[in-house]
Amino acid sequence: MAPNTALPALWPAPHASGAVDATVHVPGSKSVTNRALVLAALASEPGWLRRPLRSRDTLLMAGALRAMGIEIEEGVGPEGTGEAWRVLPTGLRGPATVDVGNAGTVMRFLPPVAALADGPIRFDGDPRSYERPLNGVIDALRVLGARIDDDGRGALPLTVHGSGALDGGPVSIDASSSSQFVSALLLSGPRFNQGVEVRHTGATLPSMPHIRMTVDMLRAVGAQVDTPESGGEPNVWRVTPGALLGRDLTIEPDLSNAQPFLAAALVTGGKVVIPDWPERTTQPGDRLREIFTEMGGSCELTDYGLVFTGSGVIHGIDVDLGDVGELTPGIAAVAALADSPSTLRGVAHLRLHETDRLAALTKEINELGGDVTETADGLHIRPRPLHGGTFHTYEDHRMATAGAILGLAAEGVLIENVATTAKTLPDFPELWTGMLGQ
Ligand SMILES: O=C(O)C1=C[C@@H](OP(=O)(O)O)[C@@H](O)[C@H](O)C1
Ligand SMILES: C=C(OP(=O)(O)O)C(=O)O
Repeated sequence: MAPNTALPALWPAPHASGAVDATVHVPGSKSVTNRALVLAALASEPGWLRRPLRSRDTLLMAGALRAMGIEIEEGVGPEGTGEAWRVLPTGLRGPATVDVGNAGTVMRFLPPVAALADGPIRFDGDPRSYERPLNGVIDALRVLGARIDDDGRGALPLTVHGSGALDGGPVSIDASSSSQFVSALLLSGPRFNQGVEVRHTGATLPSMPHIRMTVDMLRAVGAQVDTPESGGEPNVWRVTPGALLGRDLTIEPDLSNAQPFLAAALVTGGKVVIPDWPERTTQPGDRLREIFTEMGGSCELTDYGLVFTGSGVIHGIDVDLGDVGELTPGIAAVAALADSPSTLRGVAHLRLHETDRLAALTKEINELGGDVTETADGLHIRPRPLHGGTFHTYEDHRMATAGAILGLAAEGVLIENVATTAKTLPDFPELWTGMLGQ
């Protein structure tokens, strides 16, 4: 996605002059869109994605699949409503080059797909993508029969020499650095000759809701998946080989991207409505209903969506965010404005996200006058009055939205490179000023 040149290099984060009262239509989920694209590309018949997220990460996924021979057409959806993508799984082939940007979903979900292509697929990406762990996927694919050229660091860049099929079978991995290793192997598993049995051997496993999302979406396209929760062994997932159905799927709003808007209600003692909040979902952002309620808000889930109201008071929180790590930057920002200290635990793996999020949050909140310390697996946050200043974002969309939350309360916060929100939410600056009635 081209950078939005209309945005200044230092974006003045709007200061809230009163309680917000707004309805915010949040675009589709990154995690659901990118899984849906992969599953549609692996299916044996065409499928539809309605209201897909169009952001840097999802356009990179669509571009990569197109480069491998999949047709993705623009459409208006079977009933003529809503923008849609029609995916025609016309065969996977190389040679091709895939740009993963800094999208964890693209760099981890696609090498197994590439192993099924006919021909070599080269993967490259942003400088940060070279530092993000990929060893779980590379090592597992080799065990399952793939030929991969890399530089031995267990990271990008690499080339998968697809031969049109993969044996598959049992494999053990340590997914403690990213749940996406497990999701990646499961998503392509139905197309491996023997399916796949993934055994996680590490001490911890982050982001379980994202693994449940993978399993649910696989089952929805006809795959048979056995999981620890369905009576299987702990830490073992089994996918049976078989054809996948083409589906007509409407993508849910991205609940993790709803976070800054809900935070605005909390910080200003206002009200924010998020239409189409799903009644049931595997998205980790659904945990915000509980977390932001404990921090002082209240919410009601109606047929229309989620109505979230702040009380004007923000409480600190002691919480394990291991399941919902991507919510950490936004929770840290709210915690820095609370009436008591917070401890955020279980998120050591955030040091390997878009940036080292624990270091970045500590440095940037402290430079606005805050008092944050890093712990072995998270952050300890003692609220203090904040002042203005430059908030650096390290090409991390969630750092930018965290800075915007702080800017509601502290006058004069300048967000460096707010355009980085295009990774998952290109409309963020407009949605934010719209919410504030500016
Ligand atoms: O599978 C997914 O869609 C995701 C899984 C999580 O990754 P990690 O388990 O690497 O944290 C999450 O943080 C990321 O934003 C999206
Ligand atoms: C960790 C994140 O992204 P990625 O999919 O690149 O891992 C995130 O969006 O917070």
